[in-house]
Amino acid sequence: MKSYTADYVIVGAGTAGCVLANRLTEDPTVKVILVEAGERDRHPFIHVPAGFVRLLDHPTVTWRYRTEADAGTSGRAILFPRGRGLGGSSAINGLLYVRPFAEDIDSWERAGANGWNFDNCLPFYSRSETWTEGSSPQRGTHGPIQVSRVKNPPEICSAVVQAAQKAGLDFVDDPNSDTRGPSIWFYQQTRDGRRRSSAARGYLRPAMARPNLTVVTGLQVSGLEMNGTHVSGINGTTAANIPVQIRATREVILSAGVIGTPRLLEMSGIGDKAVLDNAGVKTRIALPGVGNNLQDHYVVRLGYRVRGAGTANERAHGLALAREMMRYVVSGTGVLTYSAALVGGFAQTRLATRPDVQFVIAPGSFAEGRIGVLESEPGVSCGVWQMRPESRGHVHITSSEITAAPTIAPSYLSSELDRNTMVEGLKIGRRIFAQPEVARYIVDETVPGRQADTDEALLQYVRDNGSTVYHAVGTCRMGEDEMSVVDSEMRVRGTTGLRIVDGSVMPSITSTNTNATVLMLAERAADMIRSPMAAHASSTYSKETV
Ligand SMILES: Cc1cc2nc3c(=O)[nH]c(=O)nc-3n(C[C@H](O)[C@H](O)[C@H](O)COP(=O)(O)OP(=O)(O)OC[C@H]3O[C@@H](n4cnc5c(N)ncnc54)[C@H](O)[C@@H]3O)c2cc1C
Repeated sequence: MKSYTADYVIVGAGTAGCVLANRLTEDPTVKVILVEAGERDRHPFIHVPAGFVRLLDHPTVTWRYRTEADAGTSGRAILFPRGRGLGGSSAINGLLYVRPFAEDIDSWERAGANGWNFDNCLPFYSRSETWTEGSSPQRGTHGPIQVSRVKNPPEICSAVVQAAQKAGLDFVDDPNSDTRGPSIWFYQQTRDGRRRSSAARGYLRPAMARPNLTVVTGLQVSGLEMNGTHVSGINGTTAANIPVQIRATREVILSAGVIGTPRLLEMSGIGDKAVLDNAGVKTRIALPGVGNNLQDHYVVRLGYRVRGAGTANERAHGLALAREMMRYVVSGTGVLTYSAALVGGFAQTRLATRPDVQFVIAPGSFAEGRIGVLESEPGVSCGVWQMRPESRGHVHITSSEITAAPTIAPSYLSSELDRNTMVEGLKIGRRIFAQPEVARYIVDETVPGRQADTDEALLQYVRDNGSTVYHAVGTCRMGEDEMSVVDSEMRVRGTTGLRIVDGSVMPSITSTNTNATVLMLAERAADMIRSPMAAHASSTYSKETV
């Protein structure tokens, strides 16, 4: 067995883990070991922005999770990607940088997460980014993550923006600082020139030069080392099946993500007793909230066949693709710099008093509206997702074996409000695409198709074809009540020496895409962890093999 010791052991080199590894090692007297189950971020499709669609079910850079088959989604088991490797999900995500609504974070404080309101958090959003378009009081200019505008969006995107304005949405130049009413805008991307600006690239790579940071890849953590209720380290196994133990003299920090973190707690006997009994794991600390409160955004797409306007479809095949590749290499522009979508919108259905649907509009379309391989004829798509779904699910282990996949049950569409909001959102999307500014390019609606002209037919389409938009959070909820898993400083209840810093601690899902908020959480956590650190800095690092 190999064994190591450091002040802090961070499990998971995803969005949050990379931020922490960087910020904690700014103090040269503090030794950190960052452990990651996956490998280094060498795959070229990680770095080329448009490459993300080819990685969603990749055998080495994702965990290849699937949800449970659920009657609410027509009995389908839905692909549920999570990144694996340096950068975690930030290395495979759709690059869309969208901050939450202030109200989202304010609601965390009202739900019991002390001090978690938007005003307190705003400086940490800014600290994580460099907004490449200049300064604004709300935006950061010196942070590790580069945030850029989409370069030269195709004409069809401008047509959609005009059509949306005609349909009642206001054009907003910077959706990350302007007021968030019903609006239409161009997405901003976590892109640094021609390359993805992942947490690994922005935060980890510069920190890896520091002698007080050790990054261990290919090591899957299987459990926590505990003395009573104190967590003193982690156990894991390398790809070559070598057991490894790492001791933390100060804290173990779990940043293994919305699935990985509750999974590790449960594997270690921390969780709901009934769940642990079922999996054959002895309960060490009863924490009934572990793995519950799983929330996600669920998306379906309207698809349109287009004539008279260029789209990504025809540029992503054959000779045209070769030209795009050349363009990317020479000028860093073109289809290969596109993110999951180029135009976004916030719409308000008749069921809400503030925006409740986000549109993700791309100058490209997929068969059956499901993200994957682009169709070859010109097309556009408009993804529709409810911003604050009520449906809640869970993730739990079913076995004490680390190789056994957990049960992921998001319970999409289990709330009537969620079902109705999706249907209303599709109708607003159709209204936008019926405006003359964009309708003049449209040959036909390919999915769901004009025959789907009743609420029932639209809901059936939602059930049959929807999927995750990859924003799962909340499975180790922060708060001060019995069902919360961590307190307002992200310390795991009933333990000492253990913290969770990742998307799993969000008390409720943000109205928008989640990566910006995970970056913020980790930046703020770093300050919470560091402030007592200055007083107790020690050099406890040792490396030995036994
Ligand atoms: C396909 C996809 C597209 C997305 N698109 C967007 C987008 O466009 N915009 C946006 O804002 N958000 C997007 N998101 C969401 C966003 O990327 C995530 O919310 C965010 O990255 C989560 O960060 P995290 O630190 O909580 O977890 P992750 O980044 O998932 O990191 C967890 C890390 O822990 C590691 N790990 C897990 N278990 C273990 C273990 N037992 N031992 C060792 N290591 C372990 C994992 O391999 C992983 O590297 C997307 C996500 C995905 C998956």
